[in-house]
Amino acid sequence: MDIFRTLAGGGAHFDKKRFQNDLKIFGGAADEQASTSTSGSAASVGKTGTSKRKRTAADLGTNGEKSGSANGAKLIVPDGLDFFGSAAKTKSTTSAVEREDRQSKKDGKRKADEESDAESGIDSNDERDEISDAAPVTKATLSTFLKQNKIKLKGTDVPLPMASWSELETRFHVQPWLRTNLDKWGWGVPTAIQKGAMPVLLANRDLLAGAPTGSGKTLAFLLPLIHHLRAPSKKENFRAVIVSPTRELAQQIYDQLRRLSEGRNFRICVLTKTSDATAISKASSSDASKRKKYDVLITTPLRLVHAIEKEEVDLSHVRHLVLDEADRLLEDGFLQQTDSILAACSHPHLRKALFSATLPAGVEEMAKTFMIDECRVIIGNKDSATESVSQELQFVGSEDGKLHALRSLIQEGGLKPPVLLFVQSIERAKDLFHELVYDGLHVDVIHSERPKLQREGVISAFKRGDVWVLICTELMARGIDFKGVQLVINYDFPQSVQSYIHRIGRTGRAGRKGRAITYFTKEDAGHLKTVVNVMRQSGCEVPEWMVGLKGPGKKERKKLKARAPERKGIRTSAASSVGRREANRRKEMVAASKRRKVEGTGEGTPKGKGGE
Ligand SMILES: Nc1ncnc2c1ncn2[C@@H]1O[C@H](COP(=O)(O)OP(=O)(O)OP(=O)(O)O)[C@@H](O)[C@H]1O
Repeated sequence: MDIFRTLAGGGAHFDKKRFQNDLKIFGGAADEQASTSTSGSAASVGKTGTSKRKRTAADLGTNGEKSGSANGAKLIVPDGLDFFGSAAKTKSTTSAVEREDRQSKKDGKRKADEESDAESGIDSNDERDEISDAAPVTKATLSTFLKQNKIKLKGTDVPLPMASWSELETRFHVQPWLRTNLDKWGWGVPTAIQKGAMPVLLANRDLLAGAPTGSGKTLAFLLPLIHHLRAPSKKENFRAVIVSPTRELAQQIYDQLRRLSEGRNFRICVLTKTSDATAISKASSSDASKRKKYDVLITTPLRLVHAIEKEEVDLSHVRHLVLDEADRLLEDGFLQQTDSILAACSHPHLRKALFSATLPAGVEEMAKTFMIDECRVIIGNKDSATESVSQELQFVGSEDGKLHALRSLIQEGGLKPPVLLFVQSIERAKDLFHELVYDGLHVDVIHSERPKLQREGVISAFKRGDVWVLICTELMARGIDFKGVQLVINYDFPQSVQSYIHRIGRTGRAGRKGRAITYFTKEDAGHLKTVVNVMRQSGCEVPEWMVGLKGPGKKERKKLKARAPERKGIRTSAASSVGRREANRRKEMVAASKRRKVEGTGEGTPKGKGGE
């Protein structure tokens, strides 16, 4: 299988003919997809943290591949990661190594399971070996089902989880067309979070939900929401509100909601900083006869708060409020806005649902202050990275070492597109872009200073495969679903453990495998332990000396989160390799091409500073 087929399997399209020269940059690009996981050790001295999972995946590749992709591309899904049931239909032959691996994992997880039982109030003595994944859950099979699906439940009278989509109709009386749309869009089997969280929301209970990145949380809140709305309404405005921290994520939620509700004319309004003002003015027109009614409002917090303050929106009919990336929305910076939104949603029967891959204890405490008799559904270990990503830490010495490491990776053929490259600031994103654009990569950059149209253009280009390496800031760290991303590079060390988990979660989505490399210098060493802990928890090997490191204190963690460390600038050293004059000539060519593009399409080089 070549790289193009691999990418197409992930939803990105690559024009092989058009990029044939560029392909050479990637050396081993025609390798099997499985080689991504084994090529990990090539990069350089000082790198660590190859996943245990890699061994299992490689074994599976020869001993029992599980094929799950629609286009025939092989999808190797290690046990325990098969959120999407893609391997369920394939009979697998299990290697001795795999069996051994599984047994040791079982032993290691026993303690965690016991803790899970304690939380769920379940007696482990009713344990059974295995139950059919599709049979409806009963009180007798609950314990085994929860263990099999790594679900932890907490709360009073938490509704039993749902084992299969068929229960939507038989148990919850969900309209059949919703099931039709699930099948149509390839959401064939519910994921663990969908099994655990949907019954809670369908029963109209408040919910706090945590599940790994890329495990299907969006659908877990959208389907119950649409079920409760039943049909478009011309009587009430805004019956449901979904808040997301970025407009890219808001747009993505909108796209998924459109698919899920296909064939029904739900009126959905996306309201972001720069979104079409007419949408909201139509909704708030003083002439009631002209007022347009929306069923669902998907919004970023700031834009909604402005609309509330200007009395452009009336949220008194809202029955369902979803905070996606809830921990971010309850952090300083967004907290005040989230508070205002909560206050404006004044309906006495308002139901609240909070979702995230990370839910720090402080956030949970805060959530409890405004939720009523809530249920808590957690998949796997709380605040952990998705296990489908093989994580590596690479010591690069100094800031300059990062560029060397990156270029070595390119030369070794380890930079398999599409790649997301995270840096800590807009300034650094721009600098790195100007550096890499001369390396012949199809590279672009996205951050909050780029106008909406440009941001949309970059995302489409990345999805199409026209952009191979996308340099980004924290803006893209959460929620964004690029299925085909092969590699995430933390060029700059993340400022919090949550940031690390969300950033690397842009790869390894929907049960696919992914790879994440985090560069660190000695300046970052004090914060290494936080990442090491996440790596160990998700089954990655880390050297003993790292395990023994002291973690940063609370004060220091707070300091890092509040302010990115000062870093030496990313120097333009392209001049040394291709010659300064040549570099300038190419720079001008790129600038001219961008100017032409701006004239033609409204896209171009970003200007200004600040933001994510
Ligand atoms: N039941 C399902 N079967 C197959 N694919 C699914 C299913 N549910 C969701 N997906 C797909 O999985 C991908 C990831 O889902 P989603 O974006 O909701 O993840 P998430 O858990 O919200 O991740 P993040 O924490 O990064 O926001 C999406 O492409 C979605 O369409």
